[in-house]
Amino acid sequence: MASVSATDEAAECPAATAAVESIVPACMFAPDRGCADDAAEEEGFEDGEGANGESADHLDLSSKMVLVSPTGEQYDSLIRHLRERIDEGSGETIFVVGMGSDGGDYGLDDKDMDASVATVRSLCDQIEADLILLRERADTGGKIRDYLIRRRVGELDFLEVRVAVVGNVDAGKSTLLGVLTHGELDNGRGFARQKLFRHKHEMESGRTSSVGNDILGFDQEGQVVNKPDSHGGGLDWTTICEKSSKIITFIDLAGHEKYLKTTVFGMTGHMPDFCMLMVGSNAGIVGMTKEHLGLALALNVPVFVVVTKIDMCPANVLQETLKLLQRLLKSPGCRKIPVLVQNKDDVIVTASNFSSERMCPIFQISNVTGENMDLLKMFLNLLSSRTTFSNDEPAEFQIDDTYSVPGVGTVVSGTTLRGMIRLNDTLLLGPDPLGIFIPIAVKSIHRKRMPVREVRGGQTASFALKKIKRSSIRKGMVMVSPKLMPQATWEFEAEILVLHHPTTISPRYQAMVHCGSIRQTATILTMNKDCLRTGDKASVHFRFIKTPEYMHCDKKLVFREGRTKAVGTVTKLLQSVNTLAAKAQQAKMLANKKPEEAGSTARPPSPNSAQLPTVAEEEEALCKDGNKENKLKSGGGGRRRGGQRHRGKGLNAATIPTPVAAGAAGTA
Ligand SMILES: Nc1nc2c(ncn2[C@@H]2O[C@H](COP(=O)(O)OP(=O)(O)OP(=O)(O)O)[C@@H](O)[C@H]2O)c(=O)[nH]1
Repeated sequence: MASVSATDEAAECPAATAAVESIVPACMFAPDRGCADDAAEEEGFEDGEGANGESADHLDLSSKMVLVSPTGEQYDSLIRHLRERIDEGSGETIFVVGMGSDGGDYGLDDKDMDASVATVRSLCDQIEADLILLRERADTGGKIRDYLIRRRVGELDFLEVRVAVVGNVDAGKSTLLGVLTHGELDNGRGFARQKLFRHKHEMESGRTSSVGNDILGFDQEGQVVNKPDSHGGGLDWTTICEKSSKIITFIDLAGHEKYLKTTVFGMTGHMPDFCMLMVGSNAGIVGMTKEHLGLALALNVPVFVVVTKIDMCPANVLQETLKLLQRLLKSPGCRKIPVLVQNKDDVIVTASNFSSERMCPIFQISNVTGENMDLLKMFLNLLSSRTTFSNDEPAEFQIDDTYSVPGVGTVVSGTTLRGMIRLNDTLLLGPDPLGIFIPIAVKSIHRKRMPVREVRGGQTASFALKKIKRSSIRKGMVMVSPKLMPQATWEFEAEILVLHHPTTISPRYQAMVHCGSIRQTATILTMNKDCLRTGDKASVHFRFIKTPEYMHCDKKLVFREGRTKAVGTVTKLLQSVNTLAAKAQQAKMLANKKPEEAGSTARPPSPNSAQLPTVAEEEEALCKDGNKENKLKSGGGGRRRGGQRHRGKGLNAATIPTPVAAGAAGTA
């Protein structure tokens, strides 16, 4: 069935299309990925660049002819700008040839286009980047071309983008990931998803229950690297990583309500750059769709929507789903600009403006016929990580999983939040229940199951650790450079906004706090209001009930119990575990280490350092982890007390932030 080209809703809101078109300015560089929220600011010019495209250093780069034969100064300035754009775009940017911002007509004749492209190629060589043609179009003055410029990475390196996959049960999440990562279409009866399930009960029920990771690699030409399995086995991640210049890691989150805790953990702890919200076209906006969308909005993660099963959906039902979807996205609680993606042009425009967080591309696909899959792949290839990291900062790594791998020992996986971590570095691991951090050496490092010598900010990795039992490590712990002199915190203050609660929240209420990979019940000690209802904002004083945690101000948090949900930002750390005893013990442990171990300087890797878990071992560890999670749950004394007290009957299914809510969440 053909995808729908326009809906009544789109016609109702021409502003959506107009905004999209006006977002592409007459500027050589594609719009800034960090566009501000306000429509007035959506011109997309770079910092320091005027609306006419004139650069801050007053060299005129605004003419479309500047690339034909730039002066030496112009050339240097172009390199500088290109470098800046690539840094801002986490290693890549979209570059438009044939469009000026000086008011002249667009397009170049063949000769000028060739000369301009030669200049861009030489600029790319200077900064060691690849030039990939995305599209060519014609305008009054001739041709216009859009290029993707991507920094070259070393053989063992690749750009990394994390995409959380959410949506209701049966929306086709696992199936789409199976189709994308294994390169084979589905049969409509669960064929493609079989390759992704991690637990036996998932195979039997057809439902995802844990946080799963799948990778999709793109090479320098923007082609998918993953190839169909010849014998139906797992993917060879190492080969994919070696051949890829960009890897999309999908964080596959469960759709069923009973796994919402895991889904929230995936959204906070796995640090997604983007969120892919899946909607089954025949089922429409049901169940957890709004809940998941609300969560992504609350955490400021840009969302794109994939409507599946268009092969089996009657045209009128598909129309209705798209209409409701667009209405929901445009509602005051979301304030998004929905854009139906129907061709490559739409992909380029939406991908270049996506991080502005207002635009919400909608894809309509079939996992069975493969319709529009090429557009979705092209879009994924154009996504860039939203955060840039500096390698000079002291290292910080947050743990989101632990494994015990035979022959290797304890392995922790998680995300490097900043700095660099190298093989054999000694970091401080903690906090333990007493708030103490212990020195620990990194025995080996894996990135996407591939042995590496170092990892940088923004990269996920797993470390094999020396002399430590898995049981003494829990999710939410960190490994940080000793330079940070970490302290654990029992109590903190946060500005929160209640997205949904059936009655009222008052002091002594307990619920689960998700903050990064921290997931622990906390009690409200005090707040600056008597009680809180849906839509209320307050400054709240929390205390963890089991162990102190390593926290930061300004971190986003989700506070939830059942369908009660609040979001907020940590504003103050109150009761740090900074007792003399804890400090003395840490100092003693550091002193006992050899001097070179106490720092975080690199040492040559040992030949045996790369012994990391095999795929099978990791999968086994993941299964075990699922069991462990259940144990933790039952052991979490008092976790549900507050919630039970407040649990109301007949709660409405999902909730979306109220107008007040969304605004506050966006600016919190
Ligand atoms: N006809 C058709 N069937 C599809 C399509 N996508 C998925 N399906 C089928 O829909 C069913 C559900 O797909 P899943 O991928 O398991 O759904 P899910 O969203 O991952 O579900 P949970 O893991 O429970 O959250 C499977 O039988 C798929 O074969 C599609 O595009 N067309």
